[in-house]
Amino acid sequence: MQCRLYLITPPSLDLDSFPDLLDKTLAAGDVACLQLRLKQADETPVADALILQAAETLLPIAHKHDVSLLLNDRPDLALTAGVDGVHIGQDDTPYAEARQILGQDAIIGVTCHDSRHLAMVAGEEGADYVAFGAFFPTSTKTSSTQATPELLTWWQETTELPCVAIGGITTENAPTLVKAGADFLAVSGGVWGYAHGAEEAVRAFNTLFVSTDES
Ligand SMILES: Cc1ncc(COP(=O)(O)OP(=O)(O)O)c(N)n1
Ligand SMILES: Cc1nc(C(=O)O)sc1CCOP(=O)(O)O
Ligand SMILES: [Mg+2]
Repeated sequence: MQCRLYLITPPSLDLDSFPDLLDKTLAAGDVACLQLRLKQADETPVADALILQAAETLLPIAHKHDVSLLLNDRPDLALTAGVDGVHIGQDDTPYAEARQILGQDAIIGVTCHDSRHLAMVAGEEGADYVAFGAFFPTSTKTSSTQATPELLTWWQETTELPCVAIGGITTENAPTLVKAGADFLAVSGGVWGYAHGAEEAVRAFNTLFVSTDES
């Protein structure tokens, strides 16, 4: 399976201008899914109403481009917003409760940091993907763990369940993770902060997915 881009919104966004930017960015190339991840500057959650307003605004844009929309942290709000699923971390709603809230058809991903054990547990519980990170330095989140590409290769040799790599991923360092076996690369700053713009970032990631896959 060729690696695909998993896009994460900037931690804060302007709902007047961001929808148009998102529409153009998703039109630029293949994006598997978009995670709506709104955080205050200190990574605390933003108000529920703002999250729901953003989800309501971004959902039709994501689906226009056949992109699944996942909500970060909150399965309860994901249900209310009618999005495609949720991503939960080790300090968020437990997987079993998230699945009970959202049902079998929802996409539920779980943060597993650099832990083989956490990933095996998430997989056995029924998660749709596991996420390993952080692979590289990132200013988007204070990440306490450092994952290595060998973890991705081990996962590919162990199970069919998809794995997502996250943390400081750019078009420069992505090939290492693609070669190691990442099914998805979750990226925020590497797209929204790309020097030539987000649309060009999506094109560049998809070009490297093809070229790395063929090498
Ligand atoms: C795809 C993906 N992987 C990891 C995370 C981090 O989740 P979490 O540890 O819950 O931290 P916050 O994102 O909630 O700050 C993620 N969001 N997405
Ligand atoms: C949201 C998140 N989780 C991480 C983890 O290690 O679990 S790293 C991270 C930040 C991802 O944004 P960027 O692509 O800008 O580094
Ligand atoms: Mg979380």
